[in-house]
Order: sequence, then structure tokens, then C-alpha cells
Amino acid sequence: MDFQITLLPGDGIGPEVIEKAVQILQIIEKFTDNRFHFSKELIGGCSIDANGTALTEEVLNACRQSDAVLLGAVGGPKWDNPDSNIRPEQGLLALRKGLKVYANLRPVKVHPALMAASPLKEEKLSGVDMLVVRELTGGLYFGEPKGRSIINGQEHAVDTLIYSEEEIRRIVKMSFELARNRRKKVTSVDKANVLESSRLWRKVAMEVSRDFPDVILEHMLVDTASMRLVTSPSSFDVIVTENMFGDILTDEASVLTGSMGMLPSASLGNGKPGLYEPIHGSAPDIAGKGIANPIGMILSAALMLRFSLQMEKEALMIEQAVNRTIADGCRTADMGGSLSTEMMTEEIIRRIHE
Ligand SMILES: NC(=O)C1=CN([C@@H]2O[C@H](COP(=O)(O)OP(=O)(O)OC[C@H]3O[C@@H](n4cnc5c(N)ncnc54)[C@H](O)[C@@H]3O)[C@@H](O)[C@H]2O)C=CC1
Ligand SMILES: CC(C)CC(=O)C(=O)O
Ligand SMILES: [Mg+2]
Repeated sequence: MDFQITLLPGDGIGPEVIEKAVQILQIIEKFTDNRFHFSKELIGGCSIDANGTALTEEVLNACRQSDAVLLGAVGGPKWDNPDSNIRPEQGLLALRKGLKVYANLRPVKVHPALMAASPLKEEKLSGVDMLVVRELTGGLYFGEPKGRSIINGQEHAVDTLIYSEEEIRRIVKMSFELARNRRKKVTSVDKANVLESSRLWRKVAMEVSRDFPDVILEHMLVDTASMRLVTSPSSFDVIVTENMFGDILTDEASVLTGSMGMLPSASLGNGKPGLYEPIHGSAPDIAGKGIANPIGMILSAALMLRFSLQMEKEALMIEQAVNRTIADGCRTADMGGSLSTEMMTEEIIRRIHE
């Protein structure tokens, strides 16, 4: 089959890591009868520079017409003026909304060979295998009203945390469906002791759980969840939570795996295309140095093969090659080693061929 894949490298290390994911996909393609057709478009700061907006309608339409979208990262100090209302991150939010990818799946697994390097003790890390299901197109990042205004001579700012029953229902339902094929436990993370939106979230989660008697539902406040992620990370199976909580908790969870650079994600809606991106940002502190860890991006490409292109065998080929590369001691700087982005990718490619 022929697949159209839109590439959105973005800013900072985005282009550096996406190039490596494409290299891997071109190797994988040779093992199959499928053909990948890549087209590269602008998003984020580079799009602001070229077009005055972080995502053009043309690029969004190109993404909509493709089978899958691979994204690097957006943002950076160049566009960080707090008074500007044209920001790279708006492009990413508009893309997620425009593609209606409401479910962001962030798998968190700790490779045994990386346990010793973790700030947590090995016995805490063994058995860590969780899937964070982050609501991606609602909540605090999208709610209206949003903005700044002068009230009584002082500037005020507002963001709104709003969810409809339906938005909660579909993401919670998806998390239960995913839990069914795992360890059959869903932890719904909220702040129901304070937030009205969380109380609705909890109510809907309880309603959905009635259709899944084989899956355990537990509720956890987000502050407790952030603590449990480091005190008993292996107790989690599927975590489902609202947009911002999921954003923050997964950065925390990434530390368990050794580095921010390790975690992939898949953003799915009801149809195509899916959007695939590492959970990290544009890492301006290391951009241009050729030392970014490409694993989160490469594993995101594997998720694309699995969820959008129905190429499970090939997704596993990539994941197994990454696992073997780590087991053999290959490390980029963020993992405590000295391999460049290029060298790490070469090591992974070598193991795909083995
Ligand atoms: N999905 C996206 O496009 C995201 C964009 N951002 C944007 O990225 C910019 C920088 O944000 P930060 O807070 O610095 O977060 P960040 O995720 O870019 O970096 C945090 C830390 O992790 C390190 N890191 C991240 N990815 C890495 C990789 N692949 N290999 C090695 N080290 C890696 C960085 O060097 C940095 O020390 C901001 O403009 C932010 O808005 C942030 C998060 C997600
Ligand atoms: C623009 C931000 C919401 C990006 C981010 O931090 C993320 O999706 O993890
Ligand atoms: Mg984030």
C-alpha cells in the first residue's frame, strides 16, 4: 500500500530527531511491500517566521489528507515574548484540535538496563509499565474565555477549565478499552476536592466503569498521583486524566525511564490521521549540537506504524531494535553516555538489520 505521511519537524531539536525517524522508516519500508511518501510542512516558530502564523490552513489541510502525521517539537526562546499573542505552541494546539485527536497515549516503560542510572531505587522501578491516556483537545489549554484584560487599572489573565460530559466519556471509555488488554486497572486522576470539572470527570468515570466490570477503577487526586509516580510507580496500569494534568505527569513519569528524550506518544481520534510526536519539547539548550536523544521520536514512528498504518510487525521491529540498543549500553548524553543523535540512530539501524 501507499501511505502519505506528513512531516512537521518544527523547531529546535524537532528537525534533528524527525530526520532520524524518517531514516528508520525508510529502512523499514524495504522489508515490506508498502511505500511511504513523505511531505514536509512548517509548524510552530518556523511557520511564524515564514507565514506570520504557527499553523496555516494549507498545512492543516495537508495533514488532514494524509494517513499519518509525524511531528518533532515546536517553540523556543526566539518566540518567547510573554506579550505576544502569536506563539509556536498555538500551532500545535490548533493541529491537535483540527485533527480532532482527543486521546494522547503516552506509554511509560522502564528498560531494565537503565534502572541503575535512575534517581529511583531499582526495586521501585521493576515492573513499571503504565499507559497515560491524556485528554488532548479540551480542558485548560482550550477553554474559553481565555485572555488578558485590564480591570481596575491592573492586568488580569484568565484560562478556563471546561469539559463536557461527552468529552470526558469518550476519553475514559478509551482508557477502559485499553486497560482491558493490559492489567485491567484504570486510575482516573483529577482534583475533585477543589475543581467542579473534576467532580464531573469523576461522575462520568464512574458511569463508564459500569460497562467494564472486569476493569478496576480507582480515583486519585493529582497531587497524590504525582507523589505515587515516584513512590510506587509500578502500581499504575492505565492513567486517564485531563489535558494539563497529563502533560505535567508524563514529564515526571519520563524521569523513571531515564530521560525526557525517551517517551513517544500517539494522538488518536475517531478517524485518520493519527498524530505522532515525542513528549519532549524543542530543547533549545541542546538544539543544533547533534546530541538530542532520537528514541522518543523513533518510538513515535513505531506507534504510527502500529495505530495508523496497521504495521504491527514492523512497529515491533523498531521497538525491539531500540530495546536491544539500550541493552547493549548505547547512550546519548541525556542517558549518561556520549553517543550523538546520528550514532544512536546508526546503532538502532544496525540492530534492525540483525
Ligand atoms: N510538543 C512540543 O512541541 C512541546 C514544545 N515545548 C516547547 O519547547 C520549548 C522548550 O521547553 P522546555 O521546557 O525546555 O522543555 P523540553 O522538553 O524542550 O526540554 C526539557 C529538558 O529536557 C531535555 N530534553 C528534551 N528532549 C530531549 C531529547 N530528545 N534528548 C535529550 N534531552 C532532551 C532538554 O535538553 C531540557 O533540558 C518551549 O518553547 C516549550 O513551549 C515543550 C514541550 C512540548
Ligand atoms: C504546547 C504544549 C501543550 C506541548 C506540551 O507540553 C505537550 O504536549 O506535552
Ligand atoms: Mg508537555
